[in-house]
Amino acid sequence: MAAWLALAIGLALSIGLWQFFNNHFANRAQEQFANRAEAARNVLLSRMDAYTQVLRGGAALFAASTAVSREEWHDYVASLNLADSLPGIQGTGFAEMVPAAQLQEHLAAVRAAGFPDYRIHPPGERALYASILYLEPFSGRNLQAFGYDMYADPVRREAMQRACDTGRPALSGKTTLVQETSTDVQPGFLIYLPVYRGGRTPNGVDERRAALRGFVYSPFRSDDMMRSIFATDLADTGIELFDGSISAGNLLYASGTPSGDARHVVVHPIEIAGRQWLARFSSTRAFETANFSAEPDLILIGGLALSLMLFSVISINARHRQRLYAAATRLAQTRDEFRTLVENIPGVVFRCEIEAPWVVMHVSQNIAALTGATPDEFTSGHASFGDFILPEDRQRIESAIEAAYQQHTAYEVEYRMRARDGRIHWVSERGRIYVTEDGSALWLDGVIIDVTERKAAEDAIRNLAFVDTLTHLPNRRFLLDRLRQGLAGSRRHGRHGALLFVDLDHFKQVNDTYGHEAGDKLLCEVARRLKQCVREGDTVARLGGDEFVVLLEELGDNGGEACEKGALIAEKIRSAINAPFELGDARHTCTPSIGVTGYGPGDESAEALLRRADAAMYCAKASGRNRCEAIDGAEG
Ligand SMILES: Nc1nc2c(ncn2[C@@H]2O[C@H](COP(=O)(O)OP(=O)(O)OP(=O)(O)O)[C@@H](O)[C@H]2O)c(=O)[nH]1
Repeated sequence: MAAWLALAIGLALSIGLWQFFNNHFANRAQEQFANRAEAARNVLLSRMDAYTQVLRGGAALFAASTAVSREEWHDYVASLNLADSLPGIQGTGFAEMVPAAQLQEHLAAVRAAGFPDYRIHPPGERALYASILYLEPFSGRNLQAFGYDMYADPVRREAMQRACDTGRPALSGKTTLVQETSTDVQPGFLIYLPVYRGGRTPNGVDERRAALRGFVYSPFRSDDMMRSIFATDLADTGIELFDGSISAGNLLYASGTPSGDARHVVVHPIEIAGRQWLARFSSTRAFETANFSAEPDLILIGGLALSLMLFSVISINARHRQRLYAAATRLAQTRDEFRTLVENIPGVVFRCEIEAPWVVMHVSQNIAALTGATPDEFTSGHASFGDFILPEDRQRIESAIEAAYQQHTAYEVEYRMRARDGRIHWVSERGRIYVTEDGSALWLDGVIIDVTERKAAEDAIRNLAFVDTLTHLPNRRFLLDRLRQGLAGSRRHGRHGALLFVDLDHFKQVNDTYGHEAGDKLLCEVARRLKQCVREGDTVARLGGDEFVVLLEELGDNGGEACEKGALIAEKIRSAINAPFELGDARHTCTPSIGVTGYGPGDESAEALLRRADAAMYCAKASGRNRCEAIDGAEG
């Protein structure tokens, strides 16, 4: 669109400039041509004026003397050297007015003056003759004019009468001079200046006609005269002169065959001696070529070329932008798809620095659920993974990453994160270090998965194996494990402890009387009271049914002391259990039988120790129940 607009503007500008400069140069050429035509017109006018001045001189000659002889006229004209100073003039002559009554006298006088064959022509009787008497140079074709009665020709007579009446030079219409031969016939014209008797110009028309003596005049062959004026100056300009209006019949002179398609044409009216010519100047090919300027065409071609170049550049640029836009769109789609994929993964996808505190470069949305911090907080540097990892787990993570770096493998590590709300999440992180070709480790890419539930499940399973599900006390397996540890510890530091075997008396009756649930409740309460009776580090376990075992560690330096202290704690337990139990609406009083045995570095087997305590408990049962019986352990 922009390219087409630029092309349209470029073309419009180019054509506009082309037209502007075309007009400019055309106007300039037209102006030059008009100046040239004006100059030519002035040359013609001044030349005609010069011819007229010659006639005025002739008229003055006649005014100065009563009779001007042929020789005097010859001398006058010869002295002007017209052939050189004013070329183009056919001759300079004098025509005398001869009334019919004086014709014979006139003929006789001229014939007597050396021209016996003199006669006035054309023949015929007329009232008034204007016979050419003198004509210089009196030679050549001019001789044909000698005796010619110019009054016989209406064209000439009109000019002569006008000259007579006005007393001023008068130009004749187009005519054919009597000097013409059969070849090179040219249009001609004449200029007359009246000569009055008395030497001066009378005031009125009648007086002028009455005083008219004759005319000094000059005949002109148009072509000869105009060529002498314009041949050199207007070589590249066509000129046509018309006597009056423009028409073929009025054509006085044409410098060449006029071309109808001249670019410049100027028409000037020219007023000469009381008659109007029209001069039509036409530019020739030579003038038009000389004044032709290629600049507008060059501007047009240059403008068109520039416009097309601009069009091409903008088009290419637009296509390039379209491709870029399409690529950017595809990239955005791919990025969105990738982001959706990452965000859809049930875990946290991340990229972070390889060293603590693991500043984050990218992290998916799910990190908020683990930490309470948004991805932006991480990527802006306001939070890092290190802020949330429990300090005691950090070393483990660093070791895993270091090992993976050394072995060029992925790493996997589980650790805990504390969220901002205080909740602890167990997470499993799998990652890989991005290493450049030159071995530089740049960042970590990995996934963090919340495994808190799995961890809890694992703990539950582990507890199932070691914990009594009713009372949540350690079970037999756990107890035996602790017993072994206790025996090992005893062997290490030589301290003695005691083991209490507690069995409730007639517990079956509780179930039978109050129901099994009440029995469970009583068992839980017994567990609670047992724990209250011992130290934090002692172990209270339930072996099953109504049988409980209490492991008391580090009671003394010998078996007797330990057994004694164990018996004291057993009594404390018996009293605690003797306290009534609230079983729903009922109150029940329960008694235990407790066997006590000491142990020390000499005891090898946990099972044997347990059997000994059991045996002590049976002694208590056998002795009447609700009592404690002790069996000393092995001394060692
Ligand atoms: N409510 C409840 N009863 C249990 C549970 N485990 C075992 N028992 C019952 O506890 C009773 C234990 O009875 P015994 O120790 O054999 O006999 P006793 O009634 O206590 O009599 P003496 O031990 O001889 O005083 C049995 O009736 C069992 O069914 C339990 O988890 N909950």
